[in-house]
Amino acid sequence: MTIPVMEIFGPTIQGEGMVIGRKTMFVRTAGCDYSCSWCDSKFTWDGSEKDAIRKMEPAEIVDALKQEGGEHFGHVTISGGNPALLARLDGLIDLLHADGIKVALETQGSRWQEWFTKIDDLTLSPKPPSSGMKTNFSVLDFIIESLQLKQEGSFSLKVVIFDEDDLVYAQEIHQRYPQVELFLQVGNDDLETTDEKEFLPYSLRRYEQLIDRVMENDILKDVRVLPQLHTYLWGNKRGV
Ligand SMILES: C[S@@+](CC[C@H](N)C(=O)[O-])C[C@H]1O[C@@H](n2cnc3c(N)ncnc32)[C@H](O)[C@@H]1O
Ligand SMILES: Nc1nc2[nH]cc(C(=O)O)c2c(=O)[nH]1
Ligand code: SF4
Ligand SMILES: [Mg+2]
Repeated sequence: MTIPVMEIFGPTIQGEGMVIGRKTMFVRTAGCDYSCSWCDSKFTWDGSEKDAIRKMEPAEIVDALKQEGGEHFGHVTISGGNPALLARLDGLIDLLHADGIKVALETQGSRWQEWFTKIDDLTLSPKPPSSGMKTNFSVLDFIIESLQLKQEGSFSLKVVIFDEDDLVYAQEIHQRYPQVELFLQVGNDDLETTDEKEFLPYSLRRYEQLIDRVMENDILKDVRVLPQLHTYLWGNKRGV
């Protein structure tokens, strides 16, 4: 069973969410059922790089990870695109686990897969109104109920915030799933710039603005507010 792979890179730090700062490798799969207006990984689904997609067996992916990262990693993050479109991703997860490697996964929570229960660090990132996408709450409810039944591994919610409507959406999420750790992440609205000197102060200002809005919020009490740490170091660069 092959997996459509767009890129494999690392080791680097996980720049976002529940395991921010952790040394990890990345496997980015191709294809998404969403088309978020501000997606920073559009090349995984907009057809612009379809020739770069490699259909790989799980063992080939593990080989490629070792080629890139040598023996000096113990954690792999699977992102995309939406890796939850792949019914048979458990082959790769099992192979990595057999090697003592922990597995994280990023998905928007639009599809359930049985193998979600095997993921060590699962991030569900439902999309706020600014994305132009609509959350199917019956699917997200089912995913979260199913994950709450399992004993091993952990999962969290991460909502990207661009504007006030997004904050209202984050409130709804927090009130609907009060038991689940919620991370609020600054939206990056400048995906084109390569001017890292301008980008860092600009990103810091946006992070501070989000912090200000959350600090005065009566509903968003038990949350964490994070930037995309990798963009502070490497801007919009790919494969880092
Ligand atoms: C590229 S997505 C791939 C995984 C999955 N499709 C998802 O959206 O969760 C990985 C993470 O990047 C976030 N992201 C995408 N574009 C972003 C942007 N412009 N600013 C901040 N975060 C962004 C997504 O919300 C998601 O949490
Ligand atoms: N360093 C780093 N951290 C990340 N966290 C989530 C990423 C993603 O694109 O899914 C990402 C990424 O592309 N790079
Ligand atoms: S769900 Fe994720 S990969 Fe898909 S378009 Fe949105 S941000 Fe991009
Ligand atoms: Mg990214």
